[in-house]
Amino acid sequence: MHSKTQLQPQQAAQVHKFGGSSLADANRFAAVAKLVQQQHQQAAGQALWLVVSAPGDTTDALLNIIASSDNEAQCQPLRSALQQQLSSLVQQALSAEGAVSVQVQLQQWLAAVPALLTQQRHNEVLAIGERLSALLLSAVLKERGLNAAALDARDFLRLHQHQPDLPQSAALLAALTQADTIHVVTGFIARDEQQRSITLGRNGSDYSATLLGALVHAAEVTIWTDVKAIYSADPRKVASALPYQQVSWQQACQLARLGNPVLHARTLSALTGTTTRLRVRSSYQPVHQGCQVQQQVKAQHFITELNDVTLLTLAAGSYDAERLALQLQQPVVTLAQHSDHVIWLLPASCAEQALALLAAEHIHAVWDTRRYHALAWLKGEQATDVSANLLPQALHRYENEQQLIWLLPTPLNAEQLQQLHQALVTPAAELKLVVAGSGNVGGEFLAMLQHQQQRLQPQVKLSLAGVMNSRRALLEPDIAPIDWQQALAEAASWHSDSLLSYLQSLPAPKVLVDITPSADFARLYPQFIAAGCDIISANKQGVTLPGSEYQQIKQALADHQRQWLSNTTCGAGIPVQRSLQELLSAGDRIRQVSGIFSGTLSWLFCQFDGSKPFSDFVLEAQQAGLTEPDPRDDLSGKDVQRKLLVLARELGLTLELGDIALQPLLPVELEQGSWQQFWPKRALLDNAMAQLFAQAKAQGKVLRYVACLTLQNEQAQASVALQAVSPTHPLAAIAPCDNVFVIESDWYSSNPLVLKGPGAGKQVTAGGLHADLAQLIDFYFRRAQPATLT
Ligand SMILES: NC(=O)C1=CN([C@@H]2O[C@H](COP(=O)(O)OP(=O)(O)OC[C@H]3O[C@@H](n4cnc5c(N)ncnc54)[C@H](O)[C@@H]3O)[C@@H](O)[C@H]2O)C=CC1
Ligand SMILES: N[C@@H](CC=O)C(=O)O
Repeated sequence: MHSKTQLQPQQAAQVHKFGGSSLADANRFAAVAKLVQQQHQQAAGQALWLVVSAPGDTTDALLNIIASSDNEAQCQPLRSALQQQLSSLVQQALSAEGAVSVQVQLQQWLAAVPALLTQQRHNEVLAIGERLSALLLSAVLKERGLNAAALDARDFLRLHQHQPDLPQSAALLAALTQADTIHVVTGFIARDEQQRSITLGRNGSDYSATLLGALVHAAEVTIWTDVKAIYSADPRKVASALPYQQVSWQQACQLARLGNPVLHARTLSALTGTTTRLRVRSSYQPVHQGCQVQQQVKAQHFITELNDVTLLTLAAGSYDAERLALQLQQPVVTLAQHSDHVIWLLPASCAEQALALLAAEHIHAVWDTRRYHALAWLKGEQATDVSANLLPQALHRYENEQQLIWLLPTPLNAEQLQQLHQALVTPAAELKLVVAGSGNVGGEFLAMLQHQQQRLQPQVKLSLAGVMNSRRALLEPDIAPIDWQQALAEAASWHSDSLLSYLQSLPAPKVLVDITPSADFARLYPQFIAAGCDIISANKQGVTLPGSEYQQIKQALADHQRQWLSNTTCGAGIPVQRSLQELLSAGDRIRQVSGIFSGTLSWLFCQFDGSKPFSDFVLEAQQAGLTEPDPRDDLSGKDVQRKLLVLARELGLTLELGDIALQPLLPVELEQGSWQQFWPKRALLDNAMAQLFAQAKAQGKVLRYVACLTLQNEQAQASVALQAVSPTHPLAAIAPCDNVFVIESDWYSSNPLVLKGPGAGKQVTAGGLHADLAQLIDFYFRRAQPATLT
């Protein structure tokens, strides 16, 4: 079986496998065809091979037909139901013209079923599902202008004594391969040495795909499925399961040996020793790059379960566990290896078959007939020592360097599983924080951090792993929050490259908290995100960058599955963005958001009484920590303009700053130059403000700087401007520094939703940043690490 294969190596070939759930209905066929089209465009010059499973639950339906074949009264309705189902799939997936030949072929296959059942040729009946998928997908692709051809794997895939005969298969395949064609190959089916149709068992299509990958020397095999990654635990049971983007080949094999359904041992075995890469991706969320299984990747933590297992003990060296697993097509796991005996774990349902197979080889095995539930922890890097207290109900525990397996009397419930995951997969429950900007708000954020660390200690270790300002960066993994000032003053200057390589080196999860006012710094977000950081911003520059740059950040977040929280960029600690998000996600439609968005201007217009120059009040607002680093950002109205853009983007609008009409408070000639250059010219501002104040007062009104975003017929209108309002106006009665957000929506129409409170100041802003942090912590570490699972 090891002579040279005859197919010419196609180093650039790509194999894509689509399972039954990816081909469940006509819409899914269309989605897969679109994906293939994209792959075809991207993979210019590369041969594309597709491997398909039967559509949706067709194999189950065929199995039911086979099971009822002795009873025609039962079998016939099942056949006609399937006929109807598949026929309507073809009709919906193709044009009327294109469907004709596929329908004819389908009817022929189905018409042959009764005879095949009588002749006990069950595998040929089962093959109908995959044959239909291959034929139908190739027809759908042809309708999209692609050159595609269906290929029955039984015409080339040969198994000899249950093992693939690669040389013969390659020779047969070479003769069938057509140039410039997308081959759509049936998964799951092959032929044996007697030319009989055989099936490759559950998940056999994955195996077909990797065998094909080996035959065509593919650069990559992609298994398209319904999960976007390989998770640290079953995400249906453990909500906080981590989606891994890379898993080592060794751990993928280990998971497969333990019966984890994500990849089967045979699927992996076909590519062992080849250079072909393996990737798992979601056909439902193709935007995610999925998870790559590759050699040089660090070990991750996994929890996997194997229900209803039993133990066999036999003489050491008498038989090979992997061989038995292959014969049984079930996991057989070596739990303990002693000098004279070994203990194996296997599903209870196949213990008798295993004993029979061993007996046939004159091997005596002792069967512990008790049934257990096995729970395995595959150890990642920095695995913690686990005490026996963690799972006191365990009856046995087997541990080696790579894994720890407990045998339990009953399965853990969802909550216990979640707790175990919390304890083992994210054992340190540590979140690393790098804080950029240590001024007014940054300093307060750091001052609050120590208390937060203590408060959260039982749940999560919050480690300060960096503090920086515009000049220096203190980049150490565990900085005491009380010591940062002196250490930062003595730290080295920084450069974006050194910062990025430091961020890359930090273990995840990690968050970069941007409390700078810098647009240049915000432009580095895509790189921070690629380095694995989540982002929390008080800095409004990132959220208000020109649309194309803003989209780059969003794309990086999607690519790297990271989060960006920026609730303090509008309204400081007032949860205005969160409120809008909640309304939107609940299905409300926002019609208007308006109000007072500047704490500084709110404070100034409440305090300014004409008794002294306006600029004196500006200085007071600055000293109170309300203003932007350069208060002219507040006075010009630009800060409010930015905040309105923040909310517009929160609502999904693609506005730019320039789309928001702005009436500045500051005479434009004062906007240029530095604050120091402005200061001697402040009388210009003072005079303008004194005049506006006097005019408003004469009318019995007060000044308010008002932002307004209106959405009508999908059109947005946005403006920020000074208004003189009467004392009875809803925006008149405010405390100095208050922000007011008036939200009008379908649900809040006659009586709007109003959020009101201090909208600036170091304490509320730093508090708002800690609220964002709490949200992130909640996302990562939902529960406290238990000493014992309850
Ligand atoms: N003051 C407030 O009430 C609120 C402020 N904010 C925002 O918080 C941010 C910080 O405001 P403040 O603390 O008042 O400013 P600040 O001027 O007191 O402090 C800014 C800090 O950022 C550092 N910095 C500047 N450029 C940097 C760069 N490129 N890289 C690294 N560090 C850099 C400075 O050295 C300084 O440590 C601003 O973006 C502001 O808009 C947001 C909401 C409310
Ligand atoms: N300078 C800003 C601070 C908050 O964003 C304001 O006054 O509102």
